[in-house]
Amino acid sequence: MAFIVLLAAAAAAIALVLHHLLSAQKKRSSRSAGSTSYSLPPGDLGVPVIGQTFSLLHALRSNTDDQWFRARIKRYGPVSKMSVLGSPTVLLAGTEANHFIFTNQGLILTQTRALRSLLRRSILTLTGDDLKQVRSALQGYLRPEMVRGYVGKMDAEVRRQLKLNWVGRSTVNVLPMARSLTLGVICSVVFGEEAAAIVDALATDFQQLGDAILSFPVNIPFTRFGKGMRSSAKIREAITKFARKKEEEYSLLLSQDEGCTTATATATTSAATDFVTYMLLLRSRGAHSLSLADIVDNVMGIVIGAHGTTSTLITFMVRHLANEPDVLAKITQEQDEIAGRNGRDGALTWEDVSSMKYTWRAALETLRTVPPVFGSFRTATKDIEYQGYLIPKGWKVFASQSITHMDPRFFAEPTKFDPSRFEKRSSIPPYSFLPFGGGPRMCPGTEFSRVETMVAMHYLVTRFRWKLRFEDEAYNKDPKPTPVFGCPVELELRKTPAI
Ligand code: HEM
Repeated sequence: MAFIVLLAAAAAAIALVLHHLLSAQKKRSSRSAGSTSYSLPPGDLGVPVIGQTFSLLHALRSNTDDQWFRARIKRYGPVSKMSVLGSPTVLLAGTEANHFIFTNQGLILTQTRALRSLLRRSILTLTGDDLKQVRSALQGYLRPEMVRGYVGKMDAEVRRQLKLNWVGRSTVNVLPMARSLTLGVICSVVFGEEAAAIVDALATDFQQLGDAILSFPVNIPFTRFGKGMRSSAKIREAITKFARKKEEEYSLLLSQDEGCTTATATATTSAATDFVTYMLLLRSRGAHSLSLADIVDNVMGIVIGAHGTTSTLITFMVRHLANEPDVLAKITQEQDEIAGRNGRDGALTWEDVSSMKYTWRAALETLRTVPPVFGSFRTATKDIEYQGYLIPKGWKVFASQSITHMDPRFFAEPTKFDPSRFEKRSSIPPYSFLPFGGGPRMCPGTEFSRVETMVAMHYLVTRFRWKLRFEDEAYNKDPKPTPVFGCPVELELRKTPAI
């Protein structure tokens, strides 16, 4: 009896919530943005709360998201409404839409609840003045002149990784090895000399944290989110210890360097400076007011932003080159010339990386065909009119990169892998190619990832040859493109290396 009463009460509560949601939806269906009245875009919001979430997640997991988006665009046009992850969302398509989503001031970057819990106050979750301070500091740390100074560290770390995980093996699973490589590279820069110890202790935790970003945010042990939260706590603890040590060293430096004239002045321009010291230095100059805990969260944000994305690029580049012998031959020629100049033991220089023009075009073509970040979400902070439709305050806006990347109007024969498309960057229409996003939240790590990828590809191409174990290995989006078996390859040392 009690059970029936409970069931009836639950049914009544659900009916009430549905009624509330539907009437709120109705109220919003026509509202004003400014002085004019606009109606909501066409489309359907599906079942309240759930909407199209499962259908889209299924499309991502089966790598059919591009078809999924195109089907909606065909049915409803380039501006349509749907509901995902519990939020009414406007799906936008086209270059104008990309421009709108990346530059409109009424839209702010949206992160999942899981990410906000995992990374707390990192650049990925901040807004307003805090964001401005962190972005400007990070852009300084990743500016091209600084990245130029990181080439030596990247070179040493890539060689160390190849010796550890590639040399002497007849098969290699590329994805986990690329993840290990990119984690090693970013940590060698942000932690300096102490990177190896941190990477060894935390590699699995960084992976678990990254895996939890799109998970359901209920903190139960053994779920993705539960594991991610435990890893996040462990990483935060280790980085806090590192940061406290750097704070002590920095106070000592300040006390010996009255007026901050000599040693501290060079630290903002030195590639040897770890990220924590760099942030402490900026704070002492009044450039930001972040606490040590905030700095730690931002170290975590950079590592997460850097390694999953670049490892996806390297993995898919290796995969493409296995299927594209002509492209591989041209890259080999370019890289052999550089290797010939340096000799077997000479490290790569900034000038070497700058001369890898064709290899970088092949990387851009990889980013076009398999963008590591599948799309961008924003939230409307006020009612906004777009192309005659209303986007109500609080709604999400979403654009997928593949919509323009695979549109034959912008890229002829879009399924063909053709690095020559990027010979003349000016021929690519603005806002059609956006693997690094755009506008004020554009990826600050673009240059870093370019140099890192070029260094990694140099050593792979000049030293090894590989064959895919599964020619057409499927991949899903989780949310990053992930080959289902990790992209295993049969590996051999090159028979006729340039050096
Ligand atoms: C191939 C490599 C990479 C790709 C494809 C990529 C892509 C992106 C994209 C698309 C965004 C913007 C998302 C949006 O606006 O919705 C972004 C943001 C970001 N990326 Fe990257 N990224 C890469 C490498 C890196 C690296 C190497 C770093 C750091 C060294 C980095 C750090 C960040 C950070 C901190 C943000 C957040 C910026 C903000 O919220 O203002 N990324 N990335």
